[in-house]
This record gives sequence, C-alpha cells and structure tokens, in this order.
Amino acid sequence: MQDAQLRTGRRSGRSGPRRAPGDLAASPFRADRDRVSSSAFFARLGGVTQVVSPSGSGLLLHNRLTHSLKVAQVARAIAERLVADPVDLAKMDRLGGCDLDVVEAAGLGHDLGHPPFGHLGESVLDRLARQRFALPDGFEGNAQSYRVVTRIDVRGTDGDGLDLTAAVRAALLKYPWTRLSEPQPHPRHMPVPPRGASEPDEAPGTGSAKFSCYRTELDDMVDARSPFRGLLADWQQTVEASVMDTADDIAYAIHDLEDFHRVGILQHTSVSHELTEWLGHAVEFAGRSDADLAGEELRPGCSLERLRRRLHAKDGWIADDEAFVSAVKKVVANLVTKLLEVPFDRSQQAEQAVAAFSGEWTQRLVEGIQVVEEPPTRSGHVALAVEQWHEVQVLKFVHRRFVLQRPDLALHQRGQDRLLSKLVEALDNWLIDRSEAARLPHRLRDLFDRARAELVVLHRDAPELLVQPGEQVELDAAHMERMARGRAVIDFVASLTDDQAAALLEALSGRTTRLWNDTFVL
Ligand SMILES: Cc1cn([C@H]2C[C@H](O)[C@@H](COP(=O)(O)OP(=O)(O)OP(=O)(O)O)O2)c(=O)[nH]c1=O
Repeated sequence: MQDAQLRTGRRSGRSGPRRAPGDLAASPFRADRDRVSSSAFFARLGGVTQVVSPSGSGLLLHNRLTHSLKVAQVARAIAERLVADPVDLAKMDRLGGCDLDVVEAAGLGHDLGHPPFGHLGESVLDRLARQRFALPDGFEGNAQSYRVVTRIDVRGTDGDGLDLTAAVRAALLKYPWTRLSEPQPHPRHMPVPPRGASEPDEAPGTGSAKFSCYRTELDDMVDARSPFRGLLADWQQTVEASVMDTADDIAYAIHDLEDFHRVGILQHTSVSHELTEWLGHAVEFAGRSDADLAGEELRPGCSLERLRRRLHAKDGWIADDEAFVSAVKKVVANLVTKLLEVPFDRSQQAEQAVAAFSGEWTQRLVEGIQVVEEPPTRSGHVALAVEQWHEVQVLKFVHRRFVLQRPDLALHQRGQDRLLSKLVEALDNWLIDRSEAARLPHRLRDLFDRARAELVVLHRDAPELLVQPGEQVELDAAHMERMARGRAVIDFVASLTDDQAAALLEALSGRTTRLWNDTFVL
C-alpha cells in the first residue's frame, strides 16, 4: 500500500493517527465514519425517498437512511472477505489499499446529497440548475454528496465540510470526474467511456450523465485522489469506491424487490409470466428484429429480451447468454417461486420468507465479488463475477419493469416535479426581493454568499467553465448573480427532506396558517 500518511491526510493539514478535537475514535478512518453518521445531513436521509417517499409508505419501505446503512454493512462485508484472502489483499495493496472503516464510511456517506424525492428530485434540480440558472454543472446527487462533505456540512468551528481523510473522500467518488472538463482528456471522450461518463442520449452537449464532483470542488477531488496517483488512471475509482459502488448495487437490487413485495405491488403472475415466457421462447425471441419486438411491447418476455440485447450492446465485455439464462432461472426459483408465490400478510412466515430472500441473495452476491487487476473501462477493480453480475441485472430489471414503470408512480412523480419547480421559483423570488434581504433565512443567505464567492474565483481562473457549451452569454454582474442564486437555492432545497420540501412550499404559497412548527427550521 502507498504511504499510509497520505491516505489519512485531511484538508485542514492534519494527518496520521492523532485524534482531532471532537473525535471519539483514535483511528482517523473510524473517526470519519463517526463524522458522517453523526451529521445532520445523515439523519435527514430518514425523510428522503429511496423509490417512494417515506412519508407515504411508513416503515414498510426503505428510505435513503436505511438504504445507506445497508450499503455500509454490505461494503464492510465485501471488504472483510477480500482482505482475508492474501492474494486479493496483495492485489488491493498494489492499487492503493482497502480499509474496512473507509468503505463503511463511504457506504454511510454516499447519498448525503440526495435531494428530496430521490431520482425524480435529482433530474428536476438538474433541469432547473441548467435551464433556469444557466449553471453548466447542473445538479447531480453524487456531486452534491461530495459538496456536502467537503463544503456545506460543518463540524466544529474550523473550516468547511467534515474535513474527511483523503481515502474516505476518494472512496466517495463513484464517478471521479467533473461534468465537462476534468480530468483531461475527459472520460466521456474515451472509446469505451467508464460507466456513467457518457452523455445522456436525450441531452447532447451537457457532459457526463453522472459525475461525482462539481467544478467548484475540483481542488478537493484532486487532493483526495493524490495518494492514488500512479496506481490508478485518473478516471478510475479507488478500490474502496468500487467496493461501495458494488455494495450500493447489491443493496438496492435486493431491497427494492423486498419492499414492493411487502406492499403488494409486485404481482406473482405478471413477473412470472415475463420471465417464464422468455425462458420458454428464448430462441424465438432472439430471432426477432428490434422492430418486431417494439411492435409487441406488451407480450410477456419482450421486455426481458430487450434487456438481453441492451446488455450485449452496452456491456459486451461481460454479457453472456448462458449466464443470462441461468440468472433468469435463478430469479424464477428464488424470487418468483419462493417469495412472490405467497402474498405478504405480515405473518411471521411472510417475514421469514422476506428475510430468507434478502439474506440468501446478499450472501450469494457478496461471495461473488472479485478483485480484477486490469478491468475493462466499464468496470471497477472490485466487481461481481459473471454469474452474479447477470443476476443483479435481472433483479434490477424486475424492479424497473414492474415498479418504476407504473402509471401511479408516474402520477406521483409528476406532482413532485411541480412541487420542486415551484419551491425553487419561490425561493429564487425571495432572494431577488431586495426589500427582504434582512429577513432572508440565514441558511439561504450563507449558501448564497458561498456560491457567489466560489463563482468569483471561477470567473477569475476559468471563465469558460461558467458558460454552457454552445451558449453565448455575457458574464456580467446580473448573470453571475443569477448563477449564485441558483446554486444557493439548489443547495438549500437539496438539503431538505421530502416533508420539509412540501411544507415549505405550503408556507411560501400562503396555504398554511401555522407559523411556528418543527417541520423546517429557517
Ligand atoms: C433510475 C431510478 C432508480 N430509482 C431507485 C432504484 C434504486 O433504489 C435507486 C438507485 O439509485 P441510486 O441509489 O442513486 O444508485 P445508482 O447506482 O443507480 O445511481 P448513482 O450511481 O447515481 O447513485 O433509486 C428510482 O426510484 N427511479 C429511477 O428512475
């Protein structure tokens, strides 16, 4: 492993095993884990949507807090297994190391910046950031998590962020690049870009679909990655980030299905039909053209065939038909037959079936993790083996096809889109209103001051990065102020829970008569 002192380096200049004021743990990585889990941003995740809002689903479904706890648990279990094998340990040491507390801290912290209403919130805030406020960096949940730990969250009175060690900050960087410019050459231009680095088909020119760092935190990303220079390519995840990323995939592939079985949304018949029809006619499906398939969208088995094709097109380095067939068979045996056949009625037997499903799959997937010294560009150094990789794809497919594509969920999300858009507009108007300057929420004012100062520095150092590709704008005072307001409002909204966002809009719209309540603190 490279110099351990470098991995424990903090931005404040502290490094090594000395205990910093306020830390109970002596180990710097354990201290980081505690810093994350005692943060108010972490507690907030209990009120943030994983797939469906916690306020609408009670305790039946996972929220971003229970999800993060699972990711941390799975990440630690993966790391424990890998470090116990001397061959894997030696490989990981050559790549920069794998520490149990680092992966656990990254698992706990990976969603700190997730906005209200989960993925829907992410895409609404990104659209508003780019279109309403002309911010080229837009919004991205992973980049926001990095901004929270390095800038917005606080501990004690000295400096910004949680002042985490380099190894933990690097482990949070699932997509270690900015949207448009860094590192150079930008990974979206690679012949086969890493996962997440390509531009979305529907938004050409906007940069990578996923990225872990806004341009404003670039210096921090470079610092966090410096211990790994020479061991990993600039665009490659650290081993610890790969462990966290894989744990994230495993955790939600399993718990999303468990959740929707509990609430009775995942119907045995329709899931069973889709999978068994495809298994029964796999050869016939394979012979059909894409156009034929598109014309038969509702026929059971078609969607699964489209998944098989997509895996070949995007992940030809691993996609394998034999492994796909066995994965579908395994999901039929373990999900359709063992779990979905008996409706969930909250009996002990039903709870046991869910626990068995979740326990057996987690164990199987964790045992299928391997260290790869020279992975293809779309994979990390720590990855699922071929069989388990296909199983995760099929589990995620079932969730996408039978939960995420439901019209009732779409209806709900259209309402959330409107709610967030109106909230952003109302807060922006409040910031514009000069007569209210002295009565602005203090937090919003602090965020505005921070955003304005950051933009001044960017304007001085790299003004071209303040203009969206293909746009012509004058970076005058009014434009700079618009961008600063945008970043402040987006930071503010992204740090609310689902309920806080709804209550705040109620208040700003004059629809509530309650003045002092604990729903939100301004
Ligand atoms: C794509 C998508 C995911 N989800 C849910 C399913 C999972 O529980 C969870 C997956 O999202 P994330 O946990 O954010 O993970 P990811 O790996 O897909 O993305 P990233 O790397 O940016 O973190 O969100 C939705 O509810 N709606 C959607 O449209």
